[in-house]
Amino acid sequence: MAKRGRNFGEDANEEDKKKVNRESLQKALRVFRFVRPYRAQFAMGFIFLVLSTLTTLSFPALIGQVTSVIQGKSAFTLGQVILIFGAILVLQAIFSFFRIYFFAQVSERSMADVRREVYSKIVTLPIPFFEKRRVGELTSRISADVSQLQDVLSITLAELFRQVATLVGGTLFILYVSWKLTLFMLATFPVIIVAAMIFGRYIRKLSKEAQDQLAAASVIVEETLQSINIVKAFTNERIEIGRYGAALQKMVGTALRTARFRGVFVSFVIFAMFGGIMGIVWYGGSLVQSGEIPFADLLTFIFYTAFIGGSVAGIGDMYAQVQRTLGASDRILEILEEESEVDPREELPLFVPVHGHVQFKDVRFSYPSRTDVAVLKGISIDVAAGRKIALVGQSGAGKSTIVQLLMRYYQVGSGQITVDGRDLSNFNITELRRNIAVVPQEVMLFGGTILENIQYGKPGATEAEVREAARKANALDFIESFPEGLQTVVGERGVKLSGGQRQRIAIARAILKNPAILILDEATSSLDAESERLVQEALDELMQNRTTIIIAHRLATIRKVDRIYVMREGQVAEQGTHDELAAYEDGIYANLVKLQFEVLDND
Ligand SMILES: Nc1ncnc2c1ncn2[C@@H]1O[C@H](COP(=O)(O)OP(=O)(O)OP(=O)(O)O)[C@@H](O)[C@H]1O
Repeated sequence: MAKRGRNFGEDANEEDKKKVNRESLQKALRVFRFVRPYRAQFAMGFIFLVLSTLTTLSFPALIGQVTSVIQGKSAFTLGQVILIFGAILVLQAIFSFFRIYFFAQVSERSMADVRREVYSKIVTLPIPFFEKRRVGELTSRISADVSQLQDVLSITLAELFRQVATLVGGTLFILYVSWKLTLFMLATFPVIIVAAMIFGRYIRKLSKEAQDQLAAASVIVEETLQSINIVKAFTNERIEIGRYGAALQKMVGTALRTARFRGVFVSFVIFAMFGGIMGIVWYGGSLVQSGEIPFADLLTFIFYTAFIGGSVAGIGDMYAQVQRTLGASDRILEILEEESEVDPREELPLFVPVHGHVQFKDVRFSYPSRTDVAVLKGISIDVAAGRKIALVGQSGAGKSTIVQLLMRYYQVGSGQITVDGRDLSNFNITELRRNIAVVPQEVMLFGGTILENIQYGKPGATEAEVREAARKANALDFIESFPEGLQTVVGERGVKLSGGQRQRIAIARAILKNPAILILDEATSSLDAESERLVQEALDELMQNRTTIIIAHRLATIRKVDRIYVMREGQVAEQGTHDELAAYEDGIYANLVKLQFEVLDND
C-alpha cells in the first residue's frame, strides 16, 4: 500500500482501479456518509437530473413530429410544434442549470468536509504512521483522491444516470416505433461498439505510455533545475540537454505510433457508424416504401440510434471512472480508520504544569519500522526537576531516540519513563507535550510573519509577550532592524533568516511556551563567534529553572551541565560531570574532549 507511486499523473490510474463488486461498492458507499448532511440538495439535484434527461429524450420525437407536420401528416401546425420545441428547450436549460447548481453544492461542500476530516486525521496520527508513508502520497490522498470522488459526485453520477436512462428509454422507444428496425439495429450496432471499445482500450494504453514517457522527461527537468548548481559546477549542461532530448525522442516515437492507431481507429469508427446508419436508412427506407412505417418515425429512429450509440460508448468510460473512485474512496477510508493519538474535537485538557523530574528506568526500544534492531538497550537516566543533563556520543548511538521517547512519539519496548514519578503513558498526550519545548537542530519556520512564528509557542499570545520573549532570546535587535519588525514575512516567499537568527526565533518560541522541560538539539553546523555568543546567551536565559536535556555535538557548550551521559550503541557507557569524565584516563569522553581540542588547535 505504502509504495503506491502517484508521481506520474495518470500512471497510477490503472493499478488504482478496483474491481467493481458488492463488497467494494458497499465499502465505497460508506464515503457517502459525507453526503448525508446535504441530502436535501442531492435529492433536488436528482429531480432536476431526471427532468433534464426526459427533456433531452424528447428531442428526437419532436424532430419526427416536425417532419410529420412538413409532410402534412400531423394534427399540429408547424408553429405549434416549434413552440413546444422552444418551451422544451427553455425547460431543458432551466433543469440543467439547477441540476448543476445543486450537485455542485453537494459535491463541493461534502468534499471540503472529506478533506477537512482526512487532514485532521492525518495531523493527529502518531509518528510511526508517517514513517510508513511518503508525504507525496498523503497529500495526493487529500488532493487527487478526493477530487476523484468529487468528479463522481458532480459529473459522473449524473452522466451515468443519463446514459443508462438514454439507453433504456431510447431502446424502449425505438422498439415501440418499429421492432423490426430495432432488431436490425441491435444486430449491427453492438458489434461496431464492442470493436470500437477494444480498439479504444489499446489506444488508451499506448497514449498512457506516451504520457509516462513525457512524465519521465519532466522528471529530468525537475531534477536538473532543483540541482542546477551541481549541473553547472560539473559543467554537465550538454549531457543533461542530451538526456532530455533522448527522453523526448522516445516520447515522440510512442506518440506517433499512437497517432497512427488513432487515425485508423477514427476512420474505422466513422466508416462503421455511418455504414450502420446507412444500413438502417436502407432497411428503414424499404420499410417506409412498403408503407410499414411513416418517414417521420424513421427519422426519429435514426436520432435515437445515435443517442443510444453515444451512451453505450459513454458507459464504458463511466465504468472506468467508477473503478477509479472505488480505489480512491478505499484509500480515503483507510486513513480515516487509522487511530489518532489526539482527538481534535475534544476540549483541550486543562494545562497542568509538571515540576520536571524526568526518569528513564532500564528503557529498551526498537523502532516499529525496524523491530529487529535494538536501538536502546537498557537506558537509565535520572534528571531532577530544574537540572541540566547532556547526551553525547557518536552518531547513531541513540541520543535523539531518547528524546523522541520522552515526547511519546513512540511507545517504549520495556522499562519505564516517568515525569514527576508518573508513567508517561498515564499522561494525556497533549498535556505532556505542552510541558515540553524543543529547540531543534534545524529550525524550520512556517511561511508567515515573525510574530506568527514566535506565537506558535503560545497561540494567542499578545504582541507584548512576543516582544518580551524575542528580547530574552536575543532576537529583538535583528527583528527590529527589519523595516516591518515583527510583521516581517519569513519562509519561502519572505525574508531569509540566517541559521543563528532562526535558532533565536526557536528559542523565543520556547520562552513563550514556558515549559518545565526543555530539549535542546544542538545545531551541528557551527555559527560564527558573534552569533554563537548571542545564541548561547539566549539559551542560558531559556534554560533557567527548567529541566534541560541537551543533545550535544560540541563539548564546549556543556561544561556547566549537572551530568553528562556518554552514549555508545544504545547504552550509557559513562556518566558524570565534565570534570569527572575528563579526568577519567582513557575514557570515551576524555578522548572526545582531547580530539575536539586537537581539532580546534589545528584550526
Ligand atoms: N525513525 C527511525 N526508524 C528506524 N530507525 C531509526 C529511526 N530513527 C533512528 N533510527 C536508528 O536508530 C539508531 C539511533 O538513532 P538516533 O537518531 O537516536 O542517534 P543519535 O545518537 O541521535 O545520532 P545523531 O547524533 O547522528 O543524531 C540509528 O541506528 C538509526 O539508524
